Amino acid sequence: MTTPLLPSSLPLIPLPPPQVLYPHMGITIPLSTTQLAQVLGAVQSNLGGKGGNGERGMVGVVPVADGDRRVGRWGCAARIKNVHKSPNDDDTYHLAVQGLARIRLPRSLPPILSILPSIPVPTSPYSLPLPSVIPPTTDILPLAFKLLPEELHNHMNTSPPSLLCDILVTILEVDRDTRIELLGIPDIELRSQKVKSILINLITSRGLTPSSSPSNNEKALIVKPRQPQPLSVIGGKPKPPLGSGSNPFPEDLRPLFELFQRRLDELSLNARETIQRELMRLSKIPPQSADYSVSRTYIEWLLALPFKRVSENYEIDLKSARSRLDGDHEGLEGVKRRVIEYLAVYRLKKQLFDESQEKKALLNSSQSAQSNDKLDREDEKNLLELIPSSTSAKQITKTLQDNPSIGGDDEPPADAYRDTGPILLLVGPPGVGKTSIAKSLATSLGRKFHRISLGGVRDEAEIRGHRRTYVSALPGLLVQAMRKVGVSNPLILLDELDKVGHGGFHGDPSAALLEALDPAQNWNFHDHYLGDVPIDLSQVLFIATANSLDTISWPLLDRCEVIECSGYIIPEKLAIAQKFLLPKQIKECGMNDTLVKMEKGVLEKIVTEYTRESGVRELERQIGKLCRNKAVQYSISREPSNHESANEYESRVSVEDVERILGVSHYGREKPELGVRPGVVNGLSYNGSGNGSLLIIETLLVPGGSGRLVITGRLGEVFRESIELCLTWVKSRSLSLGITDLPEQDPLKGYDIHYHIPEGAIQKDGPSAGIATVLAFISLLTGKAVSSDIAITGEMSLRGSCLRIGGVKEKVIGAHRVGVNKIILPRTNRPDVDADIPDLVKKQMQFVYVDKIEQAIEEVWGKDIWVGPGAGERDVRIKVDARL
Ligand SMILES: Nc1ncnc2c1ncn2[C@@H]1O[C@H](COP(=O)(O)OP(=O)(O)OP(=O)(O)O)[C@@H](O)[C@H]1O
Repeated sequence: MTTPLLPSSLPLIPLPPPQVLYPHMGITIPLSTTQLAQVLGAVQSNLGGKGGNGERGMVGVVPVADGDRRVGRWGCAARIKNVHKSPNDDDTYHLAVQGLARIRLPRSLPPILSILPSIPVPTSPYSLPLPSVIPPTTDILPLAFKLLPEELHNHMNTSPPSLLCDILVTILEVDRDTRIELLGIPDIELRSQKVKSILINLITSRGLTPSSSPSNNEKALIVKPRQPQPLSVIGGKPKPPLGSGSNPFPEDLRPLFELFQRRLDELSLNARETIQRELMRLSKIPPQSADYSVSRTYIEWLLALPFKRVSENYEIDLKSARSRLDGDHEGLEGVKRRVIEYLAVYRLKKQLFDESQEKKALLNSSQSAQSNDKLDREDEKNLLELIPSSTSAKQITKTLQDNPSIGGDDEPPADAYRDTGPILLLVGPPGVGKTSIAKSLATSLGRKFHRISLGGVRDEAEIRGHRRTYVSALPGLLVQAMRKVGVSNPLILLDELDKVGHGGFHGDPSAALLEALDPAQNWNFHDHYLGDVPIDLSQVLFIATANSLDTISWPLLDRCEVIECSGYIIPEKLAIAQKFLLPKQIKECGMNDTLVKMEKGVLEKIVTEYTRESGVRELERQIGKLCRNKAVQYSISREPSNHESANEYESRVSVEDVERILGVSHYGREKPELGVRPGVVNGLSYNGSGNGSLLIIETLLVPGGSGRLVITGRLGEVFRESIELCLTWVKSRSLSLGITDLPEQDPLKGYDIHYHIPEGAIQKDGPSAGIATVLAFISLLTGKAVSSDIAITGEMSLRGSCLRIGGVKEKVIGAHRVGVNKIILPRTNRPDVDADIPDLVKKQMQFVYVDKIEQAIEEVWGKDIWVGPGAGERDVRIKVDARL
């Protein structure tokens, strides 16, 4: 429960007997037209001032003695809820207000005869929220139960102590002077003591006994001895038990109970009731029982969850957010731009929400005053009524339920901004900085950060928890995350969203995730372990990462806005290595930049010859290896036996050292088949993790065969079909390509063809190697090699049309990385190249767009390739061939 910021001055309204207003309670004050005009005028002039948000529609309400109208030193700041004309048609209005906090008035205040516009109010420290150490209500509650009907006991149990004291003196017949006196005791401890003595007096005056066993005629008023005792009773200081036969509260549960008392204000109503019930149950279970630890762990979990606790959000500053992103990451321009857009929209929506909340509060007060005629009886029912001492239990229950501080959990709380925008989903190969961007975003927003790795989550229970009846049951990953961060508004990164399982024997984890990510339902997320206690995830900012979109279920994908983080090109990697990875690794090895100096070319050698990845993780590992080697050398040089040779430590790392330290390079410049051979062609592949690389197609003619096509290299069905299609096409053009001399001649007569793609352990599939396969067959059958500087990608139809393929960006970047300088691809992929390929790559590479396979063939070998009948009139010849 927080108290809004109070303004520095408030209009004061005198409150005639018998009413006294306390924080969190509502009353209506009768006012004449002139008085109402004075109040609203003062409120409005406050709004024109520079005060904080809290001063919107606020007044001070001061109890005055009848007749002399002198005021004490204490009153209650209140928010105007509504204004209604009196139904008696007598020029009177009812101003409905709700108490917010005790206020102390200036010493020199004159007697108040009517409204006092804007009196400076020294509100602090009494406008502060409840102190962190709340005195136990255990002394008061048993006494209160003796005086109150049973229907109210539950509400009393769940009311915070300060509110409880104020409610009790309001609903019990306590005289007004005492109530005014209690208004002037802001200290909860003192107030509790005072209320306790009042209750004892009341009990005695009614002929009841404050602590002894109840007599028969008291039974209607007190808690029945055989019934479970209210928790607050059992949690008090050691004292004789109320009701004969009841057990004292076990000592080992006291810390748990005290924690419950301390956290009371931060728990949801549901959680409060459940913990209370469980604690009572637990107090009756012997600690040796298996049930005991299950129940205790459950309570501990509930008490550890944040519920209403939030971390202070920073005011978002776009400039500093941008400079943080720049400070942590090199490149990633598009991603950074999108993240800033996201922050800007988030900030704007939040500001608009705050403004509309303020306007609503203001409209409630001023509009109703100006349009009295529109007021109807229906509205009047909504007025908050003063709780008179004679009010029935039913009415009091209603008032307590209406009280926002102890309200129900049926509706999403409307007090805080909840973003309903899409979830950001960063997609890209491993190690391109997706996690790291999310971390920077959390810091910019001032939110706590937690990462949930979804890789391998197959069981719905991992997201939604196990029911408590299972042995060693635990809540799901989301609730565990909430416990760890300890606030209800963290930034949670759902890492590897594409690796989460769908459906199956153990339920559907992605369906559970969907509920957690849906703003319409996630304020009330049910975890199986927590049972009936829902947890509010609506303030959590979710960000997800994935390596590919293919395996994400479409409803989940529909909730996300995809931001692509593609792989890095060599210059980008060099810049990242220089600015971030090298300084980081040097520091991690306990060295500094004077002790490790990389010569020119060292980093480039590592990037090009020791890594073959889209991200920079392997690069970071290799740089780390190098730095550790230098650290060992330096450490040895500092050993006492080597003291004299200390100066011999060589801080410089030369290009030659790289091979000595990191071993022989695995990749080199990956450019294959330098002495180009017929039948070998560079295709391009894109694997599921977002990496693009060369796909080397190898073909061989095997003598003594019967025209069979042998395919190896773990190729999928689509790939195989595409190879067969390509061979058919080449066979059908064998005459014009000069492979055969006669139309009816079989180009493969006496031979088999073996088609292979290396790295046979890796599964490959898809039709995008079609054009490259045709070129490989033509190259094999004509004996004309294809330059290894060229890479080819694109699907081909049986008629020879070149069709659009996916993953162009990754493929092109992969080809650039290994030094390919010309790419042949379908014309329909041109927009992908224009939009996605970095300018530097575009400058260094040549892109050739083709519509028909013949254009690709001519691009590689020139028009002279057509040597068959009708050479020089290719179109005619194709027609001839097509007839064959
Ligand atoms: N553009 C960049 N600038 C600076 N450092 C970077 C950049 N990209 C990646 N890194 C660094 O690379 C490392 C790996 O990055 P990160 O863990 O964020 O990758 P990721 O994309 O989340 O990978 P994965 O998909 O495997 O989770 C981190 O140390 C990160 O700081």
